[in-house]
Order: sequence, then C-alpha cells, then structure tokens
Amino acid sequence: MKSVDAHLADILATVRPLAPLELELEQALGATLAEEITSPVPLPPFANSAMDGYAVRASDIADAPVTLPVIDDVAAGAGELLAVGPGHAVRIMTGGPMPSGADTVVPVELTDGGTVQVRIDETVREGNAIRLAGEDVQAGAVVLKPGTVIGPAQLGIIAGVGRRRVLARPRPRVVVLATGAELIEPGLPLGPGQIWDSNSFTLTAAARSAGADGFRAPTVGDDPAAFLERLDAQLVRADAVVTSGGVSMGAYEPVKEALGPLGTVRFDKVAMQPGMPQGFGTVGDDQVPIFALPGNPVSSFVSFTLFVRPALDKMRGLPAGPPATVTVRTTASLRSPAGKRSFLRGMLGSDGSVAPVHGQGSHQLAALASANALIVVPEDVTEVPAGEQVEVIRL
Ligand SMILES: Nc1nc2c(c(=O)[nH]1)N[C@H]1C(S)=C(S)[C@@H](COP(=O)(O)OP(=O)(O)OC[C@H]3O[C@@H](n4cnc5c(N)ncnc54)[C@H](O)[C@@H]3O)O[C@H]1N2
Ligand code: MOO
Repeated sequence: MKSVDAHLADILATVRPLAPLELELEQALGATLAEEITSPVPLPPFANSAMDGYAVRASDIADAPVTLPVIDDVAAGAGELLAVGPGHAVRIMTGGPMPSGADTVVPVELTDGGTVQVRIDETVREGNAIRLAGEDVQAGAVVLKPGTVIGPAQLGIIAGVGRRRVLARPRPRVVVLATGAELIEPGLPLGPGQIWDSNSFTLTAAARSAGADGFRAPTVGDDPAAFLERLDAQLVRADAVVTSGGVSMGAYEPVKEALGPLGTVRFDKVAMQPGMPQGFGTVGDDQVPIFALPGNPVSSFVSFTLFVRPALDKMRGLPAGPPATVTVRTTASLRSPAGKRSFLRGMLGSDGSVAPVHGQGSHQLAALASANALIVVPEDVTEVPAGEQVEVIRL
C-alpha cells in the first residue's frame, strides 16, 4: 500500500500554481496577489477632519467659552476652501479637507452648533481631531506584498490606493462530480435502494472553504461512458476536478473504469482509514488534475482534507503541505488498524483534550458533522490508552 505522505507528495509534484491574471476588484476576493501594491499618493491624500465640528486656530479658543464668526462650511469632498484667519471658524464635516490657517478641530458637541457664529464652550489641544496627510501610507510605500491572499480588508486597501485591477492568481475552479446509481437529489422522494446525494454538497462546500470556486455538476450513474461525457463537458470550466465514488473493487466502478484506461490517472490503495481507495492524475488536453475520491461520505471528506486542500493551496500559490496538527490529550482509548494511518473523528474540548465521537464508520455522516477535529493515529500504533497525547487536525 502507498503511504499517505507518498500520495500527497505525488499530488503536490503534479499540480502547478495557476497563472496570474489581471482581475477586476469584484473578482479578486480570495485570489493570491502576484504583484506588489504601492500607493501612488499619500493616504490620507490631504489633512482632513476626523470629526464633525469647527476648524479653528487653537490660540483663538484658549480662553473658551468664546464666540467666533463662521466664515465657511466644508463638507467632505469640498474643493474650494477659504483660509481661516485669526478669530475665524469654519464649520467642517468628518473627511472634509482642513482649510489653511486652521490647526485644530473642535467637535460639534463642545459648541452650540451655530452656522453664522458659533459658541465654543471648551478648549481642545492644538491639532485635535485632524488626520494628517500620509498618516496611514506614505506616497510610494508598499501596502501589500505578492503572495498575500486578498480578503475584504486587502481589497479595501487595493481600492483605497486607486487600483481597479490587480495581478493575482485566481481562485481555482473546482468541479465536483458525484457518481452512483443510488444517488438522488435532496428534496426528491427516496425510492427503493436510493440515498440522497450528500458528498457533492460537502465537497463543493469544502472547495469553497479552501478558497476555490466550487461547482457542483449533476451526478452521474454507474455508466463509465456517461461519466466520461459529463467530465468532458465540465472540463472547460475546471482547474481541478473532484469526483466521489466508483473507485473500489466492485462490479460497477465507473470512475475507475473510465479513467483507468486513459493512462494518466493512477488508482492506489493508500494506507489510511478512512479513504483507502484513491485515484489521482490529470485529464484532458490541459492536463487538469483530477482527484477520484472514495464514495463513503467520511472517506471523501477526509481525503479532501488530506489531499485536495493542500493541492488547492499550491494552485493558489500558497505554501502547501500536510494539514497542520496540534497535540492534545485523548479522553478515551483509541483503536486503529495496523499499517494504516487513522483519522478518527473527534471533538476538541476547551480544556486541551479531544474526545472521539460515537460512530467511527466511514458511512457515518452524522458523527462527522458532530466532530470538529480528526485524531491522527500513526501507522505503527494500534491502540492509544486514554490520557495519552495525540495529534489532531482541526476541521
Ligand atoms: N471488496 C472491497 N470492497 C470495498 C473496498 C475494498 O477494498 N474491497 N473498499 C471499501 C472502502 S475502504 C471504500 S472507502 C469504499 C469506496 O467505494 P467507492 O469509492 O467505489 O464508492 P461507492 O461504492 O460508489 O460508494 C461507497 C458508499 O458511499 C455511498 N456514497 C457514494 N456516493 C455518495 C454520495 N454522493 N453521497 C452520499 N453517499 C454516497 C454509497 O452509497 C456507498 O454506500 O469501498 C469499500 N468497498
Ligand atoms: O477507506 Mo474506506 O474509506 O474505509 O471506507
């Protein structure tokens, strides 16, 4: 049997980072920056008020209460500004550019709010409530480095320095294709021998959680020709394909039967529990990576976590490797088959312990849904007593 590490190494040796594209900001969430972002101007570009109030000279309000004439009204976006001379005040709004001559803003709460003249009840220190030009970013400064994943705040600064597009590796497009003659769409009534398709929803969501665009293709039955036809139709929009089911030893294994003869997809038994039968390779003229995951719901999810997620990291241009683990104490004893690495479903507690959940079968979806961690038991360990330290992968 092939080791988990060797299988992941083969996958990571095959997949390539996606080429960077010029992305519109609306498309850039979750993409990985492939250029340095600098600011062409200082930010803020000009000194402006941090509060709604009055721009004054600090020396004029030292003996507050004082009453000053209001000579101008400055909203955010105002262009033409009158200078503030000695003894003058200008009403100003948050974000409004500071008029020359003024060195201080008095918040409206400390005044009578007048528009012709204003009574200032309290003095404030010189420079109060002014946001200086360049206080956030100096002109020419780097605000984001290549390799940064663009989240909401990163999008904000890219737009904030005036950019409409960025050079970035896009989110990988992952097509999820579930196979099985027994599968029926959730929402429709079950017939004899049928089950509702859950894997395609889990895997599509897992792809999205991993920073990809997940697309759920319509499921296919057990006919290899129909599978190949569906796959072919989906390849145009796929940077990677994930299938579920049809890879073990049965009489009807459409994925294995369809992909095996291509010679570009290998089917292996990987020394793990769950998730032993695994297919991986490339398909189509563009050599699109394909992950043929086992059909058992827990097996396909665990396989995604161990193999597909790191591959997506690599496609996104991020550091890629096995999932991170933390060491905690198990509250109960654990069992694992000899020669296989087990990934038991567990619940991490706030006290630094993990409890295996009830129901460790690879078909037990509800138990998986109640877990927040995978407890890793190495290949050479068959029993772990309660209270021992174990490695866990957080889900
Ligand atoms: N004789 C052997 N039988 C099996 C072996 C083996 O080595 N020798 N391996 C077992 C292991 S381990 C696994 S894992 C499964 C993998 O089977 P397949 O990948 O071929 O998957 P299927 O047979 O299509 O389905 C397995 C199981 O999962 C259910 N399933 C499938 N797709 C979905 C879906 N989209 N949503 C929900 N549930 C799904 C399906 O109904 C089956 O119950 O093979 C073992 N057998
Ligand atoms: O490898 Mo299978 O996933 O145990 O059920």
